[in-house]
Amino acid sequence: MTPVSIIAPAKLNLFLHINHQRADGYHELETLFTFLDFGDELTFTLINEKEIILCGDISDIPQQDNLIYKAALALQPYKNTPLGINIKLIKKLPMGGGVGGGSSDAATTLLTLNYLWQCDLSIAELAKIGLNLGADVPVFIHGKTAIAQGVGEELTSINLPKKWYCVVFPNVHISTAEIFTHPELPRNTPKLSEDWKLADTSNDCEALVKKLNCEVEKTLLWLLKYGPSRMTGTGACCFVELDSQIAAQRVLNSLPSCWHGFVAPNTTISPAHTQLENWLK
Ligand SMILES: C[C@](O)(CO)[C@H](O)COP(=O)(O)OP(=O)(O)OC[C@H]1O[C@@H](n2ccc(N)nc2=O)[C@H](O)[C@@H]1O
Ligand SMILES: Nc1ncnc2c1ncn2[C@@H]1O[C@H](COP(=O)(O)OP(=O)(O)OP(=O)(O)O)[C@@H](O)[C@H]1O
Repeated sequence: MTPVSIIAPAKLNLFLHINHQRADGYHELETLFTFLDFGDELTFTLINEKEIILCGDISDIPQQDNLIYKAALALQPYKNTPLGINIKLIKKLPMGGGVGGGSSDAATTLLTLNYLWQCDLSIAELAKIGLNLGADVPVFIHGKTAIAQGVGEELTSINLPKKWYCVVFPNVHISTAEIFTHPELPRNTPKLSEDWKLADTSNDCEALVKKLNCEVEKTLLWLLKYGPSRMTGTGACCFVELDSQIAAQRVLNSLPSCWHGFVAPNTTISPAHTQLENWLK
């Protein structure tokens, strides 16, 4: 079969409120997810052998821990073909960056293999399988800009204007688990009111992450010169929101050489869904 290449886009949490810690340790959140037209690239090729083979930029993570492998393994019981799969990863998203690269890789794998292996599962069934791989996987499966509640699985779609983002990775990896288990994390932000406004929101992890990592604090201070800026997820990436590609590119061009970044617009529908639909036509 001809290989098919599908993007695993980045996400941004435009805000992230923590309402409550559950008895099992997980946190009830309210967060606004949007997708960016930039991400990892996964190329899928059906193979005659039954195996799941990963190749490309995979050396940082043992195969059995890679979320792409875990996603393919989770879908195996639903296969309606004897064929296996070869998946090549081109990694563009920083790991532990708060842009959801691992979760997005897992979601793109579930969505694509659902077709290639003729599993015929619904989006809701794929999202349920995805939630076992990570709290952020369901939003990538649904593929629509959305407010997420619960641990990230209760999704309400929302329309946002198109903006351009310059996303900066301050070269520090932040462990999501470390932030969520930290005693100083605020955990009691009230639920959003009916008439909430983006200007009244925040990222509840930001103050703690800045305190623990001066590079994140420096990055945000630098970005704030150009426009409204925030950290995404539990960090370390921070972003500035701008009205045009030119303005966002100007920020990237002046980025200090110790940091990395990229420029992309947000999309209402995940580019993974758009690419899959175009391929299926
Ligand atoms: C913070 C966000 O990035 C917002 O998009 C996500 O909710 C995190 O999603 P994720 O990286 O897929 O997280 P997971 O791999 O499911 O969880 C990593 C760790 O974060 C903590 N965790 C995660 C999500 C959540 N709602 N409450 C938590 O307490 C748990 O300690 C968990 O062991
Ligand atoms: N294919 C993969 N790509 C990236 N990380 C992976 C992958 N498979 C497993 N992981 C593990 O998942 C961890 C989190 O990766 P990810 O890039 O999703 O973090 P993140 O951007 O901080 O996500 P989030 O915002 O959802 O917390 C990594 O540190 C890595 O150990």
